[in-house]
Order: sequence, then structure tokens, then C-alpha cells
Amino acid sequence: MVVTSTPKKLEWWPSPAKLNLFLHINGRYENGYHQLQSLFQILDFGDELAFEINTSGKITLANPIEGVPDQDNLIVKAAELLKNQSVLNTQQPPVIDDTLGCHIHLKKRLPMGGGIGGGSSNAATTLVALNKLWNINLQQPDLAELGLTLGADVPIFIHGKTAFAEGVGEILESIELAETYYLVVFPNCHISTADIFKHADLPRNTAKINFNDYKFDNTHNDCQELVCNLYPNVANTLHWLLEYAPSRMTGTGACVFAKFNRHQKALNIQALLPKGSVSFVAKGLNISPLYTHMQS
Ligand SMILES: C[C@](O)(CO)[C@H](O)COP(=O)(O)OP(=O)(O)OC[C@H]1O[C@@H](n2ccc(N)nc2=O)[C@H](O)[C@@H]1O
Ligand SMILES: Nc1ncnc2c1ncn2[C@@H]1O[C@H](COP(=O)(O)OP(=O)(O)OP(=O)(O)O)[C@@H](O)[C@H]1O
Repeated sequence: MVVTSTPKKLEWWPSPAKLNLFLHINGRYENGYHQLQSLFQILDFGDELAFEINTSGKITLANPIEGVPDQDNLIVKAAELLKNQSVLNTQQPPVIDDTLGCHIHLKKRLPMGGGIGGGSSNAATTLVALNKLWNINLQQPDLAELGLTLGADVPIFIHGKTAFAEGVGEILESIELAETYYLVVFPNCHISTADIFKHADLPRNTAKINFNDYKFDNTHNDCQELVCNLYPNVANTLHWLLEYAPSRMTGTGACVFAKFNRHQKALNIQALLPKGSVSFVAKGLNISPLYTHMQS
């Protein structure tokens, strides 16, 4: 008789996308990073991750990402970073628990280099999940601080609430937005955030706004004009969407989004997109599905 073991049921953790509903660049810090004001909208659409913990001391990926060596994958970097926070005793120097291991599964749906935070969100989900599964028990602000060392967009996903942002994107003030649906279109070009922030023509002197005065119409994305000049696909996609609804680029691109009050309207416009377009319709959430999952 052949005995087959039943495959273990994996627990899938959400890794949602974000949009920058606006992105103002107010200046530049001495280390080259930019001083921003933004509104991060968390979406109900994203990747999913599952974590099989073990005692091998190794972090391995079931689904490596083509073109991204495992040691550069933000999932692996986040797991390694957290592992270094595991202290077995109170002695100095502290002893790290190097038996902590994990085999990580990824369902990738978010286009990379899209300005919707895919890699950062994967890193945040890894930190939040392994903090629990490895019993490291760091508090949320400590996890966010750790996440910031991986990328400016990681803290918002750990914060887990739609929020205004300042600093490099790590000073967060939660806000509740009315129910809105977004048609997000990926114009088939991968844009390097570093290249846009380095560009000589990027405007860097928008005056700071008072968040209480926020309206979509009185804000903008300072990277949009430059990216549209460099990438005609982004300009054309944005131009197309603007015929139907208020629309804007997110982050440093490449994705552009259009805002709708009704889900069906967003779906109707999606159906009109040119054949072959990569797009999704998502609902804006005030609370991240990662936290809804944690509490379930
Ligand atoms: C454009 C945004 O997505 C808006 O939410 C973020 O500011 C970018 O966040 P991210 O992709 O997590 O960025 P990081 O990985 O920290 O940085 C990528 C590159 O962007 C530049 N960068 C990033 C954030 C920031 N406030 N100023 C910068 O100048 C840095 O030079 C860095 O080389
Ligand atoms: N787990 C990961 N998922 C996606 N990209 C990753 C991951 N790990 C490393 N990367 C690298 O990060 C780069 C940026 O990917 P990402 O999807 O986060 O871009 P983005 O949406 O523009 O990010 P942001 O909005 O934070 O600037 C990729 O091109 C890839 O080289």
C-alpha cells in the first residue's frame, strides 16, 4: 500500500497594493532622499504570501522572481532582518536564534516597478507574519522602523491604514476616505524609482499643504510630468483615462489610476481599454487586508 501524506494547507497572508493619491515633493534631505507629502490609499487587491516555518535556519523561496536574485528579493531581506531581532537571551552580545527558518510561497499579481508598492508590501507582510509565527513579538512601531531600512514604502503597509504621509513617507496620519473604486492600468513599462528621483528635471519645491485642506483636485503628482515625457506609454494611458474620470499616476509610475464612485462604472471603463491592456479594478480600503487577516 502506498501511503501519501496530505499536503499541508497553507495560510495565505494578503500583501496589498497602494496608490499615492497625490505625491508632492517639498525638498531634499542631505542623504539625497526626498521630503514628501502624500496620501497612501490601501487597495483590496494584491499579492499573497504563505510561510512554512522550520528549524533549518534557512530562508527559502518556493517561487523565486525572474530577474531578482533571492538574496535581493525583499521577502528574503525582510525575513533575514527580522531573524536578526530574535534574541535568545538577555546577555551581551545577544545570541540570535539561528535555527529560525522558513519556506515562503508567493502568488505574485502586482506588476513590478508599477508604483503600487509590490515589493515593499511583500516585505511588510513578511515582517508582520514572521513576527507572529516566529514569536518575535516586536511592537508595530519597531516593525515599521525596521521596515524603513528596506524601503520608504514599507512603513505604510505595516501601519496598515490609509494615511497621509510626510518625511520620506514614514510619518503617517491615518484618515478615513469615502468608498471609492479605482481602475489601475499598467502601461507596460517598468520604471526605476531611483532613476526618477535622481532626474535633474524633477520638480522638488512644492509648498507644503495642510492635510485638512486635502481635495483630490487641489493636489498633484510631482513625478507625473517628467515620467510622461520619458515614457509615452504612460502619457497615452493617462490621456485615455482622463476622458472618463479624474485620473493620475501613482508613485514614480508606471501605473496610472482613475477614480470612480461606483464599482460597475469602473468595470465598464475597464471593458473599453485597448485589447492587451494590463489592468485591475480595486476598492480603496481604510484598513489593510493584512490586519483584517491578523484579527480573523
Ligand atoms: C515613490 C514612492 O513609492 C512614493 O510612495 C516612494 O517614495 C518610494 O518608495 P520605495 O520604492 O520603498 O523607495 P526606496 O526603495 O526606499 O528608494 C528607492 C530610491 O528612491 C529614492 N527615494 C525614495 C524615497 C524618497 N522619499 N526619496 C528618494 O529619493 C532613493 O534615492 C532610492 O534610491
Ligand atoms: N518581492 C518583490 N516583489 C517585487 N519586486 C521586488 C521584490 N523584491 C525585490 N524587488 C525589486 O524591486 C523592484 C521594484 O519593485 P516594486 O514592485 O516594489 O516597484 P514599485 O511598485 O514601483 O515600488 P514603489 O511603489 O514602492 O516604488 C523590482 O523591479 C525588483 O527588482
